[in-house]
Amino acid sequence: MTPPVALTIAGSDSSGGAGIQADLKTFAALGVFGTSAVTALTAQNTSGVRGVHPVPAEFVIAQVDAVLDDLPVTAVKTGMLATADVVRAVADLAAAGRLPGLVVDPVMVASSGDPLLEPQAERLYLEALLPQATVITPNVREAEVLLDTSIRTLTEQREAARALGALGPSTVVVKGGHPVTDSADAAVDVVWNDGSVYELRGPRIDTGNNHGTGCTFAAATAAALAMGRDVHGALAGAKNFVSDALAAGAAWRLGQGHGPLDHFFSSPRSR
Ligand SMILES: Nc1ncnc2c1ncn2[C@@H]1O[C@H](COP(=O)(O)OP(=O)(O)O)[C@@H](O)[C@H]1O
Ligand SMILES: Cc1ncc(COP(=O)(O)O)c(N)n1
Repeated sequence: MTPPVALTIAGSDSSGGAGIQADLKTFAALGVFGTSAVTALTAQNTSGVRGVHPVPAEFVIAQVDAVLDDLPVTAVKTGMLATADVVRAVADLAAAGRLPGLVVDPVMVASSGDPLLEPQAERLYLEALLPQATVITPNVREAEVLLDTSIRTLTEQREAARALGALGPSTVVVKGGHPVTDSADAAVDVVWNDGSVYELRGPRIDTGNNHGTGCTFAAATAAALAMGRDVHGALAGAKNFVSDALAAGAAWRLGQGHGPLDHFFSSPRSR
């Protein structure tokens, strides 16, 4: 049967755990045909980012156009956009109505702490891209930067989701992979949608293999939207998918630093 098609606009992670590579694995694991527009090459492994080589905005657009002119894309996910020029280019594509089911993961830093976005691009996210998204998925740290505030409690995480919702996206998820003090035993993501706020809760999995959790969550959300699920079902499914992939990869040893998740936890190898 012909599968639904999703597009990821994101950076390449040479170590395979995050970025484009995590997105395409997630799409494949969920039965969605994945296409990609690469925004930057990173020389990266589980311990850190050694270099970033951004792709000119015109060539990011050329990749997106080539895919959209040919394939029936029903959802789009953005990850590392690297430069202000690329954020602007993607916002222009969204404004032209070319990016259906748009999930924006405003990637700013790697789990190693290395920067993945030009600081001058933060304002453009706020003004141009986030307002046009179907779903935005900042983690707590990214929400702090976007709102110029600090988030130390679940109440503040909920307030941040509301404040980001006021900017214009249809749905906001403030992800709690970095524990706020009152949710240390659970991984709590706060969802704002159409004026109401609720939580997606899962057990906090005790693992250092968390490289690519955010990419995987946003890609799983886009995969579900591509399949025609509504946003609440898509987010619940994405939360389960990332929890299962984290749990399955908790025991393996790949790399010296923060290892990847096991996206294919339900494949014969993992069982
Ligand atoms: N140790 C963990 N146990 C369970 N879920 C986690 C863990 N770390 C992250 N998650 C989940 O992974 C998803 C991505 O969150 P997060 O790690 O905050 O994103 P990012 O990679 O952008 O920092 C969220 O659904 C979050 O709750
Ligand atoms: C190319 C690229 N894109 C994104 C991330 C963030 O990864 P995470 O999902 O762990 O926040 C990364 N480390 N590298």
